[in-house]
Amino acid sequence: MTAIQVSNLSKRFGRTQALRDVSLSIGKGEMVALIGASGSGKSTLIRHLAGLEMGDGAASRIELFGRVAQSGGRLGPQAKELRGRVSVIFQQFNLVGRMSVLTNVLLGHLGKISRFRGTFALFNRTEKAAASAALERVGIAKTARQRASTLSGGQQQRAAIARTLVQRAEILIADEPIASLDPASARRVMDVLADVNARDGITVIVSLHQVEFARQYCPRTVAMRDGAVIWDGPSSALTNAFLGELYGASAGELVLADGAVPQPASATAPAHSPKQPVLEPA
Ligand SMILES: Nc1ncnc2c1ncn2[C@@H]1O[C@H](COP(=O)(O)OP(=O)(O)OP(=O)(O)O)[C@@H](O)[C@H]1O
Repeated sequence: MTAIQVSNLSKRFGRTQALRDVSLSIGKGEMVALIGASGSGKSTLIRHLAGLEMGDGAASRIELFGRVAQSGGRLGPQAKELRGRVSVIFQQFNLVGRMSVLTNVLLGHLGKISRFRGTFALFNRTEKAAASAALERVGIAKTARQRASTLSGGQQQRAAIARTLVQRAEILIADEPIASLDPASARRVMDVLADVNARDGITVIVSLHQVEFARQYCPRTVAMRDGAVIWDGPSSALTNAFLGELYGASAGELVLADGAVPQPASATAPAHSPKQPVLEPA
């Protein structure tokens, strides 16, 4: 079943053509990397998928689970309900810093409980148990009572993923979730994304600057340049030479900063098996 169908999506901001006729189909349960140099349109595409922006022109269209989320610059009739099935995680500012980690995760229940209970944060025992279990899943149960502002960057991302689990979102879109993390923390976040994809069947789209992570974790990569999709295929094909062909001088932005040279996936034992994720403790 198709989870996301993007057709002829274009978007202009002033003189910048941020998206150019993007068409893309993502199946339910896929884990897809979105790569591209700075300014290539990744965040703009993600914001459209999240229902935060409207595409330009009559042809721009996005369907989620076969239903129209937006078409021709207008929201579809079921757009609000569809939005509840999607969770978006940004590079930062995902949590309310002054609230506890547990309360932040409990916020995933909003939209499924009454406005009164939501306003006064009146969560029942079952809902609290679900939030605690989600924190356990992402390996940060010990932080439940801490203020969210005290978490490390990687822990914050994992708490946001726990909230996605509580929300029971079916699509998780993560916009550069590991951009400001050290390699070990980045791997933990990617492990958790791979785990919710493999065990919960959540469709995951993750935008990344470092192609090495795309190769290790995502079977499929969509590559963008100047607002257009310039390549869509198996991540194992993304050798440095091929990136050089796709991006020319800006290919350097997409490989590991420490100069490590990614090898084709077929040439090395996989560093990670998405089917058997290993979650390290916090
Ligand atoms: N709200 C906006 N107003 C004006 N220009 C915008 C707006 N949002 C995005 N743009 C422009 O659209 C282009 C695509 O930006 P976008 O943020 O989607 O790129 P990106 O690939 O996510 O980049 P990065 O990797 O740096 O986050 C850029 O030229 C950006 O300056």
